Amino acid sequence: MAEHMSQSELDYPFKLLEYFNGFRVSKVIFSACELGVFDLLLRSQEPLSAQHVAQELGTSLDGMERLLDALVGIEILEVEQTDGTALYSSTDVANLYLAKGSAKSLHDMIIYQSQTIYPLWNNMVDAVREGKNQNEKTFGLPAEEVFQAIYRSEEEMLKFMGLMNSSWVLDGHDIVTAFNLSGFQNIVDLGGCTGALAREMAKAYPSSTVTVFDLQQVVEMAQKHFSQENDTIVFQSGDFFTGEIPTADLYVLARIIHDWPEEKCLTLLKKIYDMCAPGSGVLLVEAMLFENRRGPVMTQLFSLNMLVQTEGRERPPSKYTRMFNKTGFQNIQVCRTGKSYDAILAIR
Ligand SMILES: C[S@@+](CC[C@H](N)C(=O)[O-])C[C@H]1O[C@@H](n2cnc3c(N)ncnc32)[C@H](O)[C@@H]1O
Repeated sequence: MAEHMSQSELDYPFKLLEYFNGFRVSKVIFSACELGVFDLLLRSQEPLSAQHVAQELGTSLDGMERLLDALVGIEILEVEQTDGTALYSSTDVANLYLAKGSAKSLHDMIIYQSQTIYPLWNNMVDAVREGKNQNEKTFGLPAEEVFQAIYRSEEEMLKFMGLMNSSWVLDGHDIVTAFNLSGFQNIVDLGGCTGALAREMAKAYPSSTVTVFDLQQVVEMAQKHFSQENDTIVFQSGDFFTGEIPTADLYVLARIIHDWPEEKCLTLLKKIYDMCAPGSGVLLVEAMLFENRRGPVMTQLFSLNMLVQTEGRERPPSKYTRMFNKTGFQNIQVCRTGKSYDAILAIR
């Protein structure tokens, strides 16, 4: 066994220790985000001392100094020494992605990961042992009611919607242009949540009508908290399992199939197939595993996330293709974007 290890690995497990520290690195960024460090540094326009930051944010000086130093260590902040005082400022990455107000802010993604995903992952051992989500142990809610757990309060619903919204800041344009969808006039985003991907779709295909379909309470929250000036998308509420779905010539299923076990996915795809005229179809968007399941690592980790929180999993393209074939779709194209999410276009 040891013959496969380099001398430096035999001497010291650098890589393992780096992995062990991964959670600490995440928590450093998450904590700084929750405390408002990045927003304060962006607002201030000039480097600030730890004392100034601690005072503004109401924290201990000692704790803040250690946090700021760790952020410098992982190259999220910069520091300069002036008259013996360390002055901290943000890097461009922190200003662009970690401050709340930036157009590309991942703040909502971080808050959800820190406050909801993290407690769930504390029960990963049980999730792996039992092969099921840990909503009951973590939040006291039944494992089979996935969205009842996710939407267990208005505050949680808003946080989840913020998470969903922020992903498409990064990947939305690549997804909606993965295929030329300009021939589809009536697009319905099933489980479209806040409408973030639908807005990207409407921007890329201005002559198409784009509708977001989601549960009634989600639609209400989306309209209240996420609507934008000059919105061209429309919202419609309903339940895609128990109710009717609107007619469309393109249905978008973004991060829907990965929430559910195969039988439920097949039921939904069959329902969509029955609504499709020849030439109509589905744009399926998911983080897709390699066919041999040996990566991408991020998708392997997402799949564990699906285990601990939902009834679903991440899959390689062939699994989706098989589900499409089983429900009648024949013409199927796969597009790997090279980013977190990939797309499949299936036409009836
Ligand atoms: C993982 S989120 C994906 C949201 C969005 N498509 C995206 O990628 O950002 C799943 C979405 O499906 C919606 N959903 C869950 N069950 C549903 C149902 N039975 N009918 C309609 N929408 C549902 C949820 O409210 C949520 O918005």
